[in-house]
Amino acid sequence: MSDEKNPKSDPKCGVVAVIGAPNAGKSTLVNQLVGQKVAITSAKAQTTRARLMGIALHGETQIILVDTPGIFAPRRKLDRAMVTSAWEGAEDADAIVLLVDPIKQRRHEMIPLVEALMKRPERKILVLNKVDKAVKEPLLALAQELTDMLAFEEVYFVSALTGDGVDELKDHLVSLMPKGVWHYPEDQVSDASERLLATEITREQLYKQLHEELPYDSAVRPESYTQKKDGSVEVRQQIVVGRESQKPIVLGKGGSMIKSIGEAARKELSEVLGQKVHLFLHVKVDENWAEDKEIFEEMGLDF
Ligand SMILES: Nc1nc2c(ncn2[C@@H]2O[C@H](COP(=O)(O)OP(=O)(O)OP(=O)(O)O)[C@@H](O)[C@H]2O)c(=O)[nH]1
Repeated sequence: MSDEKNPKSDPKCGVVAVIGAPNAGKSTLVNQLVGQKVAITSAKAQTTRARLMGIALHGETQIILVDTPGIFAPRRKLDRAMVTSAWEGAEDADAIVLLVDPIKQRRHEMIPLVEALMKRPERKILVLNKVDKAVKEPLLALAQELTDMLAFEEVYFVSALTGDGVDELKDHLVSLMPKGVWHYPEDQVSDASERLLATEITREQLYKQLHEELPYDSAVRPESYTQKKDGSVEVRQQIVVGRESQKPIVLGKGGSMIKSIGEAARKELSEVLGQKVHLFLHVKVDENWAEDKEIFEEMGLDF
C-alpha cells in the first residue's frame, strides 16, 4: 500500500535535533543534510532564532532535522526564549547531534552544554565541524576531551560547508531512525511558512549587506503577505532597529542600502517560491523590540 505521504513499502521516520553553540554551523549542516537551503546562515552568531525544521530523505527514510538556536548563556528575554526553544527542540528526538566548532569553541562554554546533555536520555552523536579549516592535532584532542566527558555513541568529523564527511553522518542517522510512516510529503523540505521564510531571507540580506555595521539588535517583521490574481505575491515587511542612529545605516545614502537589500531578498524569495515577488520594506525604530511578546510569537518563539 502506498499513499502520497508514504510512497515506500517499508518507511522509516525519525527526529534528529542539532544543538550546539551559536555559530557552530548548525544551519549549514541542516541545509547540507537536506540537500538544499532551508535555514539561513551567517557569520554573525545567533542567526537562527526560532526552531526550524529541515526534512532530509534517504531511500525509504525521512529524517526530520530540528535546527535549534545556539545554546548560550542568556541575558535578555529574547535570549532566554531562544535557549528554551533549543532544548525543547531536542525533546522526543531519536538522536541528538552535538555540533562543535573546533576552531572557535571555548572550553568553558562547552561544559554546561555537555553536562545538560548528560542528563538526557536520547542517543548522542558528537560532530566536529569545519574540518576544512581546523588543525588536526587540536581537533583530535578536543574530540578526545569531549568523549572523555560524555560517552557519545559515535563521533564524526565533517565540513558542513563543503559536505566532506556529511554523507557518512547521514548514513548513520538513517540507521538510527525507527520504522514508521513519513510525517511529511516527499516534496516538503522544511516547516517554515512562506511568510516566515520571507522575513528570514530579508534578515539574511540585512546581515550580509551591512556586515558588522548593524548589531544583532534588529528584526524583520512580516506586515502582509498577499497572493495576487496574476500569480505574483506582494510582501510587506518592517525592519526594526533598536536605535534612531541605526536607521540611516539601514536606509543608506538616498535609500540605496534598503533598495539593495530589498532587491537581493526579492530575487532570492522569488527563486525559492517560483513566483514573481513584489517586496516592500520600511524601517522602524523600537528600542524595546527585544522585550516585545508579539515579535517573539511572529518568530515562532514562546515568551
Ligand atoms: N569553514 C567552514 N565554515 C563553516 C562550516 N560550517 C559552517 N560554517 C560557517 O560558520 C558560520 C556559522 O554557520 P551557521 O550555519 O549560521 O551556524 P549556526 O550554528 O546555525 O549559528 P546560529 O544560528 O548562530 O546558532 C557561517 O559563516 C558558515 O558559513 C564549515 O564546515 N567550514
